[in-house]
Amino acid sequence: MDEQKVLSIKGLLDDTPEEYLSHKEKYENSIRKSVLFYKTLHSTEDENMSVDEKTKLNFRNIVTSAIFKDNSPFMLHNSMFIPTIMGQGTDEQREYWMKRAKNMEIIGTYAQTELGHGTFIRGLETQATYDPDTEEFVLHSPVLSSYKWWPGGLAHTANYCIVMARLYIKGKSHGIHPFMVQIRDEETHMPLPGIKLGEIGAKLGFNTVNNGFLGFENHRISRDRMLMKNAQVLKDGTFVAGSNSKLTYGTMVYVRVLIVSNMANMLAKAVTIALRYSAIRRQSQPKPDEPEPQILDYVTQQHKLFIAIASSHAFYMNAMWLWEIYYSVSLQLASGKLDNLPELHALACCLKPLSTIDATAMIEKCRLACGGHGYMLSANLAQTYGLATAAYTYEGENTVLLLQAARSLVKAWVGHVKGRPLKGTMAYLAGDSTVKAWDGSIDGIIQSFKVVAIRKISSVVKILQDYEKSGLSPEDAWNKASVFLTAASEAHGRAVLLSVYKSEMDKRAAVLSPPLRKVLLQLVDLYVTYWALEKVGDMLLYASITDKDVDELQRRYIELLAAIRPNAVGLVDAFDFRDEILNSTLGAYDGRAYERLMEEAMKSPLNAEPVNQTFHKYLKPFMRGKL
Ligand SMILES: CCCCCCCCCC/C=C\CCCCCCC/C=C/C(=O)SCCNC(=O)CCNC(=O)[C@H](O)C(C)(C)COP(=O)(O)OP(=O)(O)OC[C@H]1O[C@@H](n2cnc3c(N)ncnc32)[C@H](O)[C@@H]1OP(=O)(O)O
Ligand SMILES: Cc1cc2nc3c(=O)[nH]c(=O)nc-3n(C[C@H](O)[C@H](O)[C@H](O)COP(=O)(O)OP(=O)(O)OC[C@H]3O[C@@H](n4cnc5c(N)ncnc54)[C@H](O)[C@@H]3O)c2cc1C
Repeated sequence: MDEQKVLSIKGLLDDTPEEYLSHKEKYENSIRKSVLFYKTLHSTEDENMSVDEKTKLNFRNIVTSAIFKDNSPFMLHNSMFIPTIMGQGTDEQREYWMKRAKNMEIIGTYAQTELGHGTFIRGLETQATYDPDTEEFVLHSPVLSSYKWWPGGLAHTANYCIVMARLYIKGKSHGIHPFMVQIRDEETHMPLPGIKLGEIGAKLGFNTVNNGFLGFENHRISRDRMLMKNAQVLKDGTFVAGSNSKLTYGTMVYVRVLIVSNMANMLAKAVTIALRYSAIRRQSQPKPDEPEPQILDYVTQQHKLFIAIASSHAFYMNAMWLWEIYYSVSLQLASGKLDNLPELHALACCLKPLSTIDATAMIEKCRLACGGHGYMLSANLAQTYGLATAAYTYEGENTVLLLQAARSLVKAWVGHVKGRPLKGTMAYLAGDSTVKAWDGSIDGIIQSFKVVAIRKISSVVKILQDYEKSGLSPEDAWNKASVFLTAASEAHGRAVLLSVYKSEMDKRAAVLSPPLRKVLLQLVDLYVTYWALEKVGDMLLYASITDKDVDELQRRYIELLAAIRPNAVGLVDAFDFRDEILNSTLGAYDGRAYERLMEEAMKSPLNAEPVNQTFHKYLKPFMRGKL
């Protein structure tokens, strides 16, 4: 999909900055732009697409959807509604619903979270009770806490949604299943009878995504509206369970994989803005007889920003690698082979949290690196932060996902100790966890991160076992050790991020020109060295690094910053964001930040007149003591 084509759409770009629109106007403006965008996008995810084409389409969608400072009310249609039909629908259901959804004849969302439950899916309270007499499901929200709450586009945009509800047949619960539910009349857009809809209110970000609430009052849908690929309800009410109840969680795994690439993109956007601004901004005079230097020449500024470039590359490489795994596991699931699903789940439960934690922190650092102008909404750093930080929470809150990964790591380690073979991304846990002497090479440092993970996993397993020996239940032991369980998952995630970034770059290095290879491998070196210094405590404890080695690492890090400096602007230009996508007074390609700041300032409604009417109404009488 050609960005130029999208950006040439008349009226797509805002003449009135979103910042000066009301909450309601922001939404209405975003709908206007979304419709224009889709008219041009016409993007369809064809199941016959190769992994590469599908990945590129999603990545392009992510990039181009960035023209919405706060994202689009159509976001869930693309990122969850369609993938759920694809992953949870029977062939007939896919045939019917995919056509309507891809052609935008209907707009959907994914309604799982409720006022009372987000993390604990098995605690969801929305009921879907099967009535064999009418061959219908009766959807009902028994209490306020069972109202669906959060789904994007749910409030006023979507007319259909996937509802994740607890299935009851003859009074027996059969767990959570997906249901296709029409929520608004296709002609009038009025909520259907028995359906309550509304918006949840203003948020830190995502204020144009139209997150809403949904309550059911005994609303009936036909039996064929349960998506029945993984489990079925026959006409007489017989329940046919799926091969694995977690297959209904499949869309969440897909989105967690997508989020890793989205973080690569978000971080690339923020560091492009901050680094370009740092190249034009001059400040202070360390050398009395010389002009004020570019702030990009301060090593502290390089320390803040260059890791963000390297991290965006690392997330992108890991995202592409994870996507290949997701795609091959999806094909295996389609043929009933489930044994690689747990590893995919564990990987997603590590990489989604780590990429969102790092991206959120580094985007904030990009804002802080731009001084006062970084604090302007026209810089588009705060909004980028708002979008990124949401991903810490949505699609599985990070702490909860790291604990999920810990479940798999503990199982793998206990199995290993009993002689069971380890496989895939956990195979390294069987490696030697004693480091004789520090090896400061890139591969040596990555190996040290693996040793740290092995040691943290084995020691937290020991803590769990000691707690259970002392009489604690497995659940209480787990909770008591949970801080160090998440630390073990983080260590595993770091080891994966580092080794995949390095190995994926090594694969590509052979086809790169020598100058490009040199620069990109400098970023790999910077990334590995940065994290070794960030985690120096772990290195001292588990990887026999000495203070002399640390000193060497610090000097190497400083040299790497200096080596990257000449190519820094070129590296962010290579992300190739158009000004309209960056949507930032500080990040424009021409570097005219001051002129753009002034242009944007003059768009403030307050600048329409020299004296605001409150002077005569309030200030003057107040200052004259007459109020
Ligand atoms: C016009 C412009 C438009 C432009 C177009 C845009 C295009 C797209 C742009 C995209 C941009 C960005 C990309 C992303 C954007 C997406 C936005 C999304 C918005 C947010 C949506 C949501 O948040 S949806 C709701 C998400 N909610 C969650 O994730 C809930 C988290 N909770 C859980 O997953 C489960 O409750 C939990 C796993 C925590 C526990 O489950 P439970 O059933 O209790 O299971 P356990 O008892 O813990 O474990 C039992 C065993 O099951 C295994 N298991 C658990 N989960 C899974 C799984 N998913 N897959 C496989 N296996 C699983 C677990 O490992 C246990 O196994 P064991 O062997 O017994 O250990
Ligand atoms: C911007 C945004 C968009 C969203 N869009 C959608 C959407 O389109 N569709 C949808 O269905 N949902 C959506 N959500 C909801 C999102 O999925 C939930 O917010 C998320 O799953 C977390 O659940 P919760 O909010 O109930 O928090 P909780 O689960 O209540 O978590 C609150 C705190 O408790 C902790 N906690 C919870 N359980 C455990 C545990 N077992 N162990 C340790 N700590 C625990 C968490 O770590 C967290 O710190 C969205 C959320 C946001 C912020």
